[in-house]
This record gives sequence, structure tokens and C-alpha cells, in this order.
Amino acid sequence: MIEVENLTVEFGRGAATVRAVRGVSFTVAQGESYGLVGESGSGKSTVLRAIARINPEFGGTIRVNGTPLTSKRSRDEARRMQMVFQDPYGALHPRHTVDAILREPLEIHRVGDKDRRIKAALSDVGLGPEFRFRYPHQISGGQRQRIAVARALILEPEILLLDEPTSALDVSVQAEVLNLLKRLQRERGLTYLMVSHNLAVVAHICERVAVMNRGRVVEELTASTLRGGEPAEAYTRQLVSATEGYDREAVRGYVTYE
Ligand SMILES: Nc1ncnc2c1ncn2[C@@H]1O[C@H](COP(=O)(O)OP(=O)(O)OP(=O)(O)O)[C@@H](O)[C@H]1O
Repeated sequence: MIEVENLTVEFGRGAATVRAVRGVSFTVAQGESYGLVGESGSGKSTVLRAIARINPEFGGTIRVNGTPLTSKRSRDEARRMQMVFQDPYGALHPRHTVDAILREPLEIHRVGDKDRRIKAALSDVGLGPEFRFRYPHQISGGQRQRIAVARALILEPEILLLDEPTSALDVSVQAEVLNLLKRLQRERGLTYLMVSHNLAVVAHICERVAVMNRGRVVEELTASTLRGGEPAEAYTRQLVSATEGYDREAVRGYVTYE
């Protein structure tokens, strides 16, 4: 469970201060998938980065399973909460094989039975053992993102923070990775907090959604209200209609399961 209360994040000082997040509150229940949507610059990634402590400075309170987060991420917490980034190429070390990439978190956290776990992690994301000794440049973008998901899950966390996990992928590959994420969430009862500028992606994965604008949450709504296109706030309606044509087509491609 993630409880965010009156979160504020500022960058810079004096006249140059950017108030990126301004008093954001929401709660994500255990096993729920919750989305943050909004235009570029609305502050959604900054919320996620505060929870992951990539930006360690924040105001307000963030509690994970009841424990308030401090500016330093504990080792135990890293096991419970993992993050998947937009760009799988940037997130994976180019000179490490898939095996080394998946082995690293097991070594850091002194988890045994490494070979078995690595093979299982690959199979969990739909990749065969032949991928194990390849380098990131020897596999496709979608396969790289599957490896990033495998790495995030290899320590068996409860929570995944997903920052635009499919935005760098072609639409057809996006659908595959989204279906994979959805299946893993269902099978393992994972809690997801996902950021995307793409309403269709969020409506496909998430049960509830917070819409952000200029650092604030303007509306919290269910995915079915979002899909139905009848949100209460004018800003959300604008966001829906701005993306309607393209995304409604795209979402039709998402509703198949592996
Ligand atoms: N490290 C930083 N230093 C200064 N300003 C920053 C920093 N990170 C983010 N910002 C600013 O904070 C605001 C919110 O950015 P954020 O990345 O959270 O938006 P976003 O909604 O996730 O958009 P995008 O989808 O484009 O990433 C923006 O005005 C951005 O320029």
C-alpha cells in the first residue's frame, strides 16, 4: 500500500524555483493498479521519482505499507518496491549480458539459487533460455523492456513503479508488454503505480487514475469512467478528446491476453 499525503517537490531556488508537485495526495491499495496521467510537465514522473527517492528531497509524507519514507532508500525497501523506466536501452548496462543484468540484484541482496531464479525470471516474461547470454543491443526493444521487467521482479517485490513503461516501443509491441504487465499483476497480486501520458495505456492497466495538471491532482476517477469519456473535470475531458482518435484505435489492440 502506498499513501501519498500533501506531496510537494520543488527544483531550483529563488525566482527560478519550479514547483513541480504542489500538494498531491492519493492512496494505492495493496494489489491495486493506479495510474497518474497528465500532459508533459504536469509533474507525474516527479511524483514517482520522489517515491523511488531518485529525487530524495520532497515535502509531505509518503508511506509504504504504513512506514514513512525517509530521503534514503533502505535495502529492505528496494526489495519491496522496484521501478521500470521508459527507456529499456538506457536502463540496461550495454556491456552486461542478460544473465549479468538479472544476477546483479540477486548478488546485492544475497539471494541464493541464482541460476534457477534467472531462468525462471526469463520464462516469466516470455523469453526463452537462449536470451540469457545476449547483450542488450542483440535483442529487440520489446525484449529489452521484458528484461527490465524481469530484473524488477527477480527480487519478488510487492510494488512496481512504472514510468511510461511502453512509450518507447512500437504500438504492436506496446500491446504485448502491457498484456505481460497485466498478467503479472494479476498472477502475483502486485501493486502498480504507473505514469503515462497515454490515457489508453493507463485505462488498460489501471483500475483508478489521478489526472495531474501543473503539479496538482485535478481529478481522481475510475478507469471505466475514463474509458467512457465522461469525467467530471473539464481538464480531463479535454485530455480525453485530445487523444481520442489515435488512442481508441490503439486500445482495441490491447485487449488480447497471452
Ligand atoms: N531535475 C529537475 N530540475 C529542474 N526541473 C525539473 C527537474 N525534473 C523535473 N523538472 C520540472 O518539473 C516539472 C514536472 O516534470 P515531470 O517530469 O514530473 O513532468 P511529467 O508530467 O512527468 O512530464 P513528462 O511526461 O514530459 O516527463 C516540469 O516543469 C519539469 O521541467
